[in-house]
Amino acid sequence: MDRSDSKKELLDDADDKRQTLATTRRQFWQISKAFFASERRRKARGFLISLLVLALATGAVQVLMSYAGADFMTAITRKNPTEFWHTLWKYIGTILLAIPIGVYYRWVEERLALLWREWMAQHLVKRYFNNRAYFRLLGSESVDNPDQRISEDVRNFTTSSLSFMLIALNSLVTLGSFIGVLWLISGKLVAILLVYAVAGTAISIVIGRKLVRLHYQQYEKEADFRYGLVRVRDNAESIAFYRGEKREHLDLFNRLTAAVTNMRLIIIRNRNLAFFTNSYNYLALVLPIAVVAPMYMRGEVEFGVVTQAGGAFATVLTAVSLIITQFGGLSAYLAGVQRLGSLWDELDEHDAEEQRINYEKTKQPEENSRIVKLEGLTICTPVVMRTLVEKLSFELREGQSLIIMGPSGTGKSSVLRTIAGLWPGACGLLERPAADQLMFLPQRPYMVEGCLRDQLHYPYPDRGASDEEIRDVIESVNLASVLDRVEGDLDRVADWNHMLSLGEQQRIAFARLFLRKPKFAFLDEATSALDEENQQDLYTLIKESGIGYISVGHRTTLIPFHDRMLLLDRDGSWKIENVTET
Ligand SMILES: Nc1ncnc2c1ncn2[C@@H]1O[C@H](COP(=O)(O)OP(=O)(O)OP(=O)(O)O)[C@@H](O)[C@H]1O
Repeated sequence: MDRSDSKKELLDDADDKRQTLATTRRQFWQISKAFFASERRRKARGFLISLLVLALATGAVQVLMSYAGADFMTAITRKNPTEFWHTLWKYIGTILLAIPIGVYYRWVEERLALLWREWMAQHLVKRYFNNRAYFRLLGSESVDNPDQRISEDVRNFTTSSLSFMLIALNSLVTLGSFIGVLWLISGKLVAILLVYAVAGTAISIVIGRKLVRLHYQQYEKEADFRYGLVRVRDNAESIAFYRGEKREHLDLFNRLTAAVTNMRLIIIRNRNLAFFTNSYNYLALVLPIAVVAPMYMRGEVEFGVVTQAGGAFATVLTAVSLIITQFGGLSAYLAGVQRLGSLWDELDEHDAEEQRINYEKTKQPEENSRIVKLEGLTICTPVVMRTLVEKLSFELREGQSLIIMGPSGTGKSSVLRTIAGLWPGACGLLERPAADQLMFLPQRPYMVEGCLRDQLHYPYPDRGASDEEIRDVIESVNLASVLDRVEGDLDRVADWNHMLSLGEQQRIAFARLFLRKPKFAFLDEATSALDEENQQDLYTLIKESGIGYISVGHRTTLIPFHDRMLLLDRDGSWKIENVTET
């Protein structure tokens, strides 16, 4: 049942395949062109030209070696010692020439592959952060596991692209040179070779064509398995509290099984393909001898020519049968191109969408705006576009405060997400100060790796706050005990994520806020893990600080710390009340 299901899944109609191939081709050129036209293009092109020259040199040396080898074999059959030694030295000479060419060929190839990988990974990481694509790619249907695409797929793509390009280049060079050698021996041999290669390639494509799709699925399933393991590590405590080991174990087991099942299908395809490629390669050993040996027996050619023909035939055959010999690797490679291509396309789409939204839908804030202003702003959920809040309007000046309340799921956090620019699906007018004048405090603060000083300055590097200032802020948010734990050392590195309780982490977030002193703060249940006393202290501090703020919360004890209250309802309607009136 399972097997027939997955087989059914793999069935593609011809149109679909043609379209996929055209898309893969476009994606390949798009990705490759970007590197050779980038700021690293001089170095990249230099390496590429060196490779071309070295490939030509390799072809020339191989032809020289084939003639030197033929003379050498003939000298042996003639039992002539003088000729034997003479041809042996010539043969060794060609080998000595081949060694440095081979070494530098490999060296340049590896350097170029590394340069390409470095550029491409840097480029994708940059685009991953651009317009917060990393956030919007969460839950994307077409791009699973972007992390694996940026790390492994990029590495595989760059090394394989070069290796396939060089194999193709070598093939062309050897084809050019050795077809000449074969032609001089026998025209019939060249004709047999071409028919043999074309037929072989066609048959191998028929047998192995499903491999591309299977390799694509393999990448996805391997990444899913690894992500499952990472998720367990990231949520270890919650899973342990829930005693969710069995469920997690089953989930990981299923992910692994999916990868293994798919790999089994690949192995079956490989086996079928190998039946053909092995027969093909063995037959190729016999064919040229069968044609040239009778010529030798008739005395038309020397013995060395028989071995030379065998070698030349094999070389040219490898060149023209590229698709057959490289099918497994090629199909995995194409799958990798598709994975990178779809990430690239999705990032392009995000950038384009961001621009469209910036220019068409929501008027973006002027950088010097001193207020937060929403005018007729309708907020919808992404993708499905369900309206959450309709035509919301309010204005918040410096030092003013607002609390957003309402039943769960009515869109309280979404209002903050929209102000932060995380949710692009809003129509209407939005005005706010520049991003570095705003600060968002989520319910679960993000703890960075590093020391306490790094925590407090995140995401900006040290802005010159003195140690005394930092200690005062720590004291004011009631975190002196945390400072004691690192013996007062602001620069001691610790695992803050696991070392601090959620309430302590929320106080760290407030400390960040008081150190940075933005114009406006947005607090999304930012004190949910704190006791009433700590909450009251923090809200008293923020009220006195002159920072304007919008809070989202359910606790009614929060209300008195705000000037106004925005009430959201399930039908998208809303109302604003002055807190003193309630
Ligand atoms: N990325 C998303 N894609 C689609 N819908 C989403 C997404 N994130 C949230 N939603 C939906 O949008 C609605 C509003 O979510 P939001 O988090 O703003 O609610 P809330 O009022 O803050 O709820 P709570 O009080 O429970 O925190 C919810 O129904 C939620 O399921």
